[in-house]
Amino acid sequence: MDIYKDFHFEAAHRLPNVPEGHKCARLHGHSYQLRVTVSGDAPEPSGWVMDFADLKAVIRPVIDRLDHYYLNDIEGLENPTSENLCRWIWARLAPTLPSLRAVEIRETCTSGCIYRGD
Ligand SMILES: Nc1nc2c(c(=O)[nH]1)N=C([C@H](O)[C@H](O)COP(=O)(O)OP(=O)(O)OP(=O)(O)O)CN2
Ligand SMILES: [Zn+2]
Repeated sequence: MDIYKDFHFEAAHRLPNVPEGHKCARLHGHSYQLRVTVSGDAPEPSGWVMDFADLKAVIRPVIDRLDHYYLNDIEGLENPTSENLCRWIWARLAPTLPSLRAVEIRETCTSGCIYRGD
C-alpha cells in the first residue's frame, strides 16, 4: 500500500546547460509542488503504513533547505532540473525513510518529474 504527503516551496533557479537562447537559462522562479510516497503494509492495531506526521517530520528539513532559496547555490543542485531535484531529495530522504517509493516534483501546472529510485 502506498501513502503520500504533499508539500510546496518557492524557489528561484536557472538552467545553466540549456542551448543558447533557451528561456530557462534566465533567472526565474517556481512554486514547486513536492509529493513523497512511501509504501508498506498497514497492519492493525495502527492500521497505517506510518503516521503522516512522522512522514512530514522527516521531509520538513529538506523543504526548509529549499524554500525561498536560489537552487543553483545549493551543493548538488548547480543544474536544478526537476530530474536533479528529485534525485537530490531522494538522496536526503532515503537513509531515514527506507520505505521511500517515489519523489514527485511539479515545477509548473503542466510539468514535472516522478523519480522512483535507480
Ligand atoms: N526535462 C526537463 N525539461 C525542462 C525542465 C526540467 O527541469 N526538466 N525545466 C524547464 C524550466 O525550468 C521551465 O521553467 C519549465 O518548463 P516549461 O514546462 O516549458 O514551462 P512553461 O511554463 O513554459 O510551460 P507551458 O505549459 O508550455 O506554458 C524547462 N524544461
Ligand atoms: Zn524553471
